Amino acid sequence: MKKPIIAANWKMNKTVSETEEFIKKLSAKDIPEHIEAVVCPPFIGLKDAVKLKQGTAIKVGAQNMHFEEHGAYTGEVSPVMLSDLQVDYVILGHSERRQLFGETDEVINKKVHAAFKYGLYPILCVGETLEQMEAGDTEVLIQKQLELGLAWLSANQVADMVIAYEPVWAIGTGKSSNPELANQTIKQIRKYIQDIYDTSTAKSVRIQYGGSVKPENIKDYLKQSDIDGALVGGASLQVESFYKLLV
Ligand SMILES: O=C(CO)COP(=O)(O)O
Repeated sequence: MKKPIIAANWKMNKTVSETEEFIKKLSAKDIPEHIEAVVCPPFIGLKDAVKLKQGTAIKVGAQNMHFEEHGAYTGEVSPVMLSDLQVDYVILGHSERRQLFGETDEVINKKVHAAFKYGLYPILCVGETLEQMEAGDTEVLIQKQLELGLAWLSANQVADMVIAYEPVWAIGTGKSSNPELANQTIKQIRKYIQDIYDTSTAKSVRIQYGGSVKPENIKDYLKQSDIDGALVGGASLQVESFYKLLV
């Protein structure tokens, strides 16, 4: 049985000491067994987060990485480094990386392959902008992001990864997508995976919704037929609020 996955994407928030405080507080709480809880701090907080969550059900993820193992890439962090830290997940292709740092689907695909090579589970983000949605381009755009982002992956790899559907217009705006509409798009994503892989892969892959998810609305998403969790920004920054998303 696949577990819904609720992941905290802290983005560029929290110092090392704030990360420590959060993980200590969260570790003292009971994480429900039917949910997978993932915390994704900035790079500098990863080592302490991994150390402090030992013996708990909490998983730790990075928010990005380079696809190369090492080399002259000033300011970058490699999959080897994350794997050495025993990080579980890595968010790849977040819309902020695509929009603010020029990441292309081709680069993101290289990162997804590098993640698997080093035993990290990718959380691949896809989603349309407001203009693309208004132009009726959502389905075509997401198919393209998936076609390029998943290129050359095996069915087993896709079955093991996480896809996060995050409409860009819903991120950090408080304008969360209508849950039925989000479910419809996630169904299309699953159907696309069924078409390029097979039914069992499409059933296994976990697909999250992301964009202004809060304790007050998370249940409306999780009760949808095809939504397997949430990728949460703002509402994941306080322990109490994040914990409410899990229970
Ligand atoms: O981008 C997001 C998670 O990756 C969503 O952010 P918010 O939950 O703050 O809208």
